[in-house]
Parts: sequence; structure tokens; C-alpha cells
Amino acid sequence: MSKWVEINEVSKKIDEFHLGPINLSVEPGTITCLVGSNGAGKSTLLKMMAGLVSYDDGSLTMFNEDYLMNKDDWKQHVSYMPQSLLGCDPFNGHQLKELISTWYPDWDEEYFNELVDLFEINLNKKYGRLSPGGKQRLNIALTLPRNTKLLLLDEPTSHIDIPAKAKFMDEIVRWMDKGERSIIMSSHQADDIKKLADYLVLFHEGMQLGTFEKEELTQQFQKYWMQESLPHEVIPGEIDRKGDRVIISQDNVETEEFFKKNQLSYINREPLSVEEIITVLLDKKREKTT
Ligand SMILES: Nc1ncnc2c1ncn2[C@@H]1O[C@H](COP(=O)(O)OP(=O)(O)OP(=O)(O)O)[C@@H](O)[C@H]1O
Repeated sequence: MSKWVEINEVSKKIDEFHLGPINLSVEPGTITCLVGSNGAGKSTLLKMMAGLVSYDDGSLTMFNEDYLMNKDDWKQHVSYMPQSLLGCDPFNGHQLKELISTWYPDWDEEYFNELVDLFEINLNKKYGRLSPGGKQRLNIALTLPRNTKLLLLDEPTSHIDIPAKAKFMDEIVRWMDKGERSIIMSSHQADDIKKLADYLVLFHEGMQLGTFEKEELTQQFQKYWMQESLPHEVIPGEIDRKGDRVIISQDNVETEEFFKKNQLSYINREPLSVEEIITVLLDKKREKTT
């Protein structure tokens, strides 16, 4: 299958901060969530894929075009939604829409108007006078109707209220259903990740800790309450332990095989939530890298 984004061993140094090496590929029809601690490099990577930041080493191909070849046909396929729009404070929503819509040949005016109603956006107010949540709602309405193949969203729901977040998630599902499309988004919101992500890419301090398929993760990570005390040795799949009767496994198959072989039985088993999995992975991988 064709890859819309192919990143191989890309790295970038900004002052003291070092991002990478990053390896990532994105196929049509997928949603990839970039997850990690603050300052981990997620926004920098999104800006790179939007063509706003260059890189030092490795290779980056966007829609089969080499990023560094000074051809930018690929940019017509990409929309980038930053956390806030710089230089837009003096303009109201109508003016920003007029400006932005002219850059995108597939701009969907009807959809823009639907989003304005849905998110109750006041188009007469200047961007600079909107609340952070108001800015984010307008930003969403100015991004989704561009109808490009790839959306790059930088923490798209960090300021909006709970009902607006639910509407946003429904809109993303609708947007994906409109054609062959993909989204790469950074998020600290467990609900966004839970509902939308196909893949999770974990970052910490510029390092890519891993890329995971969400469905696989939620099947593999299980918490077991044991009938009897666990052996002292680390058992296959074990990633954490609470006391001597509760164990967290990152590989349910290996762990349960071990239980069977050693005639250990559990009273209860529950899958970990996405939040718990991310916390465990970030903590464990962080331990390894420090
Ligand atoms: N233009 C810049 N000049 C100097 N340092 C920068 C610049 N852009 C980013 N950085 C640094 O790069 C690092 C990564 O920042 P980035 O915004 O990519 O992280 P992030 O993962 O998106 O964080 P958050 O979750 O807090 O939004 C930070 O240490 C930041 O200070």
C-alpha cells in the first residue's frame, strides 16, 4: 500500500533539544496519535510534516516526494492546524475564512457553515478577542473544510469544553468517512486517543519510545488479581506488580501460558485503560532511558 508519509531515521537539533531518530510511516485511512510528555517534540514533528521546520539527518517523504527536493506539490494534500493561529488577532472569523478558503481548491463552504453552527462560533468577533476555547473552535472550522488528504492536528481539543470535544470526535469520524484520508494528531486527551487512534507513537524528551497499534495494546495489556502469591521471579510479559497478588502484563498470551504451566490461577482479569497503558509505557520506557 502507498505511504503518504515515510520518515526514516530523521533527527533535528534545536538549541539544546534533540529530536529523533524518528521512524514513522502513515498509510491512507489511518489516525495516528502522537503522545508524550510536555516538550517531547510532538509539535516540532508536526511542523516538520507541514513543511515549516526542516531536519538535519535521515529522510522524509511526503506523498512520494522527497521533502528536501524543493518541490512542494505534496503541500496541496496537507492541512496543518497549529495550537494557535499566529498573526490572526486583528481578523474576525469571516475574514479568516475568506483568506484561508482561497488557498484550498476543495474548500467546502457548506461544511464550514455546518461547523460554525455546530460549534456555535461567533464569526464577527476578532480572533484576538476570542477565548482559548473559542479560538480552537474557529480553528477547527477553518481546518476540516479544506478537504485535504492529510490533516495534521496539534492538540486540537486542549481548550474546548466537554460537549465540544464530543462533537469534535464525531466530526473527525465523519471527516475520515468522506474519502481516502489520514490524520496525524498530537494529544494529551485520553478520550481522543481512545476513540480515534489506530496507532499511538510515544515520545519522551525528543525520543521516539515506540509505535503501537491501539487495538493490540488494549488486548495485550491486562491486570490480573491472583488466587495465590506470585513467584518472586519476573514472569513472562510482566511490566509491573502491586504487592504479591496483582500483576500487570503487556503480553496476556505469554503471561497466561506461564500461569497455566505453573498452575497459578487468577480470580479476576481486566484490560488496562488507554490512560493506564500510556502511563505504564511512558514510566517503564523512561526508566530504561535514564
Ligand atoms: N523555535 C524553537 N526555538 C527553540 N526551541 C524550540 C523551538 N521549537 C521547539 N523548541 C523546543 O523543542 C522542544 C520540543 O517542543 P515541542 O513543542 O515540539 O514539544 P511538544 O511535545 O509538542 O510539547 P507539548 O506537549 O508541551 O505541546 C522543547 O524543549 C522546546 O522548548
